Amino acid sequence: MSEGNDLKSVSQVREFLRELMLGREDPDGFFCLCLSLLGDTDTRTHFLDVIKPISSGHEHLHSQLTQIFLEYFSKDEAEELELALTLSLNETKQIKRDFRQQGSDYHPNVPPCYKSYADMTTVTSGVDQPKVSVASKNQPIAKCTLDTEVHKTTCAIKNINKDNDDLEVAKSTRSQRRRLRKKQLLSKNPSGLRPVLLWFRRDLRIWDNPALIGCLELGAPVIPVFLWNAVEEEGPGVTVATGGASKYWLHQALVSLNLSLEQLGSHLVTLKAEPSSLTALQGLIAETGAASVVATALYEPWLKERDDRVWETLEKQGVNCHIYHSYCLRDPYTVTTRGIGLRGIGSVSHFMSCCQQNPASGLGAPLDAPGALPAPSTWPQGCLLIDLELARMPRRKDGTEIDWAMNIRKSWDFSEEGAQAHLEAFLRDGVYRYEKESSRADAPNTSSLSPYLHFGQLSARSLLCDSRGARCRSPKFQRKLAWRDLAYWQLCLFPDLPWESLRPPYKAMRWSSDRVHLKAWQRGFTGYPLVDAAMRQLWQTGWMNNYMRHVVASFLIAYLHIPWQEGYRWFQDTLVDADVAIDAMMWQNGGMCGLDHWNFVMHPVDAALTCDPYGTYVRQWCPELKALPDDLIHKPWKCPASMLRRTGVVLGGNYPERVVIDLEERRAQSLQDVASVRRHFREFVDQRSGCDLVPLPARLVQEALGSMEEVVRHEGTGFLLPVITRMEFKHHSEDPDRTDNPYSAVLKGYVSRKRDETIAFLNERDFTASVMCESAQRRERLERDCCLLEGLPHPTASRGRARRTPTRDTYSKVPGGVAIPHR
Ligand SMILES: Cc1cc2nc3c(=O)[nH]c(=O)nc-3n(C[C@H](O)[C@H](O)[C@H](O)COP(=O)(O)OP(=O)(O)OC[C@H]3O[C@@H](n4cnc5c(N)ncnc54)[C@H](O)[C@@H]3O)c2cc1C
Repeated sequence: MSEGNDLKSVSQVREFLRELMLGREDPDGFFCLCLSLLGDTDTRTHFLDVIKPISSGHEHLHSQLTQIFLEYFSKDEAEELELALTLSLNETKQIKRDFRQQGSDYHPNVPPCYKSYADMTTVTSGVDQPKVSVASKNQPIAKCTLDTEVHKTTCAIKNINKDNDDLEVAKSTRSQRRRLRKKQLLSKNPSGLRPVLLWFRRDLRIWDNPALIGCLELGAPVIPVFLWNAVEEEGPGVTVATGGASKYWLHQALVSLNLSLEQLGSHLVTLKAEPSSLTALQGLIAETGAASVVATALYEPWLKERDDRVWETLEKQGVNCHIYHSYCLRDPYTVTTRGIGLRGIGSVSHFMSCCQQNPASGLGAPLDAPGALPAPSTWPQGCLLIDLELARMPRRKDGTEIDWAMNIRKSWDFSEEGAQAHLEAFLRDGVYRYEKESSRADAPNTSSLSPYLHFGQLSARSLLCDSRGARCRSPKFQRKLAWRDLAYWQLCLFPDLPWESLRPPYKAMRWSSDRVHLKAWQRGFTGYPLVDAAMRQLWQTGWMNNYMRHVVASFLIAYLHIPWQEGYRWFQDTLVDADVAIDAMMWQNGGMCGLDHWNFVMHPVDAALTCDPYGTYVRQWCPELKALPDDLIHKPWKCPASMLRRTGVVLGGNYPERVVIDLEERRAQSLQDVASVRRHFREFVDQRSGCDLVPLPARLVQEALGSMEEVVRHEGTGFLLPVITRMEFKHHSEDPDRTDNPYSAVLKGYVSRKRDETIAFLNERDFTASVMCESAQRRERLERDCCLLEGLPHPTASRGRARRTPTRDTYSKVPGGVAIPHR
């Protein structure tokens, strides 16, 4: 150290001494700072001189510091380790100082560059954002004994002023810091504190894991555990929460998490949680003497209920519980419709408006992975991961194993690094095509990140952050993360979402129970190549893109008339990204029972014009058809017999005949059935607008009490809300005899893409208009009330005001629907 620097450092130490005397610094921290600023040798030489001025007047503090000094320098071993501790502590202190110097309100949870979910909605909607409060999303929501001053250090570390040459820590690279910390932390239980149980459930990653960092900040040895109880996962209804493919992924993800933990000097303890997770945790606490349990929150209502019970019981028993939010961008239990109303509920635009209107805490910046995890002196007994039977394969009669996951294994890298690689590849390449070409099945134009997001191997926050950093703007992609949050919000509002149709009349529809049709659909043997290709891709790899999910869902519902629950359960069993919230929301919508009717039906042949115009996708998954020409590959039944012979295709032989032939008739039948139940259950149809009515859950009723005009109160059925309803249904109910329904929802590939976009635009416009109309009404009400208070005459109703649509127009009240002139 040069002399100039030397003096500067000593004067900095003096400055910190003042902080210490003012109680803004603690003795350990102060000593660590000295070590960092002066170095080992100079601290040894100068420290006692530096603290001399406080020897009279602050005797206790002085003796504490002397004690720390003597203890430190009497150690003849592991000096490097101590230095490591010094550096990591110093990072925290340094951050505090930087914030003070910037004159900002120091809040360790919120680095200056924090981004909010609201920012994301700005990107997508272009609407000005309200200011976002600074409390971090990563703050524990349960009781927390942590000193918040040091909370989320790692996050803030990212923002250390790198130009500060005085501090070694600022010079050290991320890997150096990790190495140093590792050395320090690997010493067995340096703090002598009781261990902390890090309960992994779904955020199976070490990067950007606030629970993991929260554990480190407790300063105690960490015991990472994974508990498995299939009954608790499943919840009260038929959710198929972890089907075969998803369980297989879970097994692999745990293998990979364990490897990552081993690199941190730790490992994952796995355990069958029998009879319950609570008893398993209690057993672990008794076995290890753990004082705290740390986890990230889950949002499925039945898991949240279980967790609440667990936290309550453990806290009563004196165990500290720390829960962090990290799985969604928004904690779904905090999103309300206040200030927005209920009109348009179920659409992502409405959801995003609710988020904007009720801004939550900032998202914070993604956290680094730690360099190491302090290990306990003794590890609890667990069981082998294999004993959880997540990846158990069935056996044939002869005892050999049926390895149905072979292709899934070949298709995916199940690790956190795999997630990162997918993300990087997408941001490098696919994101450029995402905006316009995400529906293509024959090219990897979407991110394929869904299984990683589902198991939390990638955090939604870091995905959002990284996608913002991409060279190409991707609002459509970022909006998908809002869809994901919307699904969790809906599941919280409607816990029955995975098994109970939200629109009661549709339950009574004439649904088919044809098992042969269902099986043909499941296995990819319907005789419609596009549907079959998608279902085979699903079977073999556990995944298909969003457009193809729409195609196969439309086919099952509109053409095979099979209820949506069958599709949902099959997806839950076969998708590697099976996600109760998203899957249920999408199948409810596709099955005509959700909050947001799809205003389209995918035609199993014409849809190929958009997603597989050259038949490449069908050739990959239905190789028996590969020699057919492009223009006939999606309709082999149209091929002349000679062509079939030449290309080796035998319909009803190596490729199935179509399970249903007259698609138009099937669709017409479906439409009739809908009209019939809507007629029969008139109490669930709003007679003014023609929209379906959905019974409201208590939470929404409470929120809506201020603006009840949106809600219909019905004798016996409670509160009902008019919701987005497919145009063709409303038209058909009004004019059942007309055969050429102008709102026919069937999409015809490219031909109807324009129309699709127009409908989406009109939906959006109508929604905005209705929101504007609402606020005008609110203003009028306010004016009326003011006049009343001041004893003035009522202002006349603004009858002459130009309205966007005539009041008599039955469609004008459609929440999010398309407004058309009354015929
Ligand atoms: C009938 C049906 C069932 C579905 N079931 C599931 C499911 O079980 N699990 C699942 O993750 N997705 C489901 N989806 C949504 C969507 O199809 C997948 O998320 C998407 O295909 C995954 O591919 P990707 O990661 O390349 O998506 P991208 O388009 O790259 O999107 C990025 C991420 O955004 C989220 N996302 C995308 N689309 C949606 C959406 N519509 N709703 C909510 N989140 C979305 C996903 O987490 C996805 O990984 C379903 C869609 C339909 C039509």
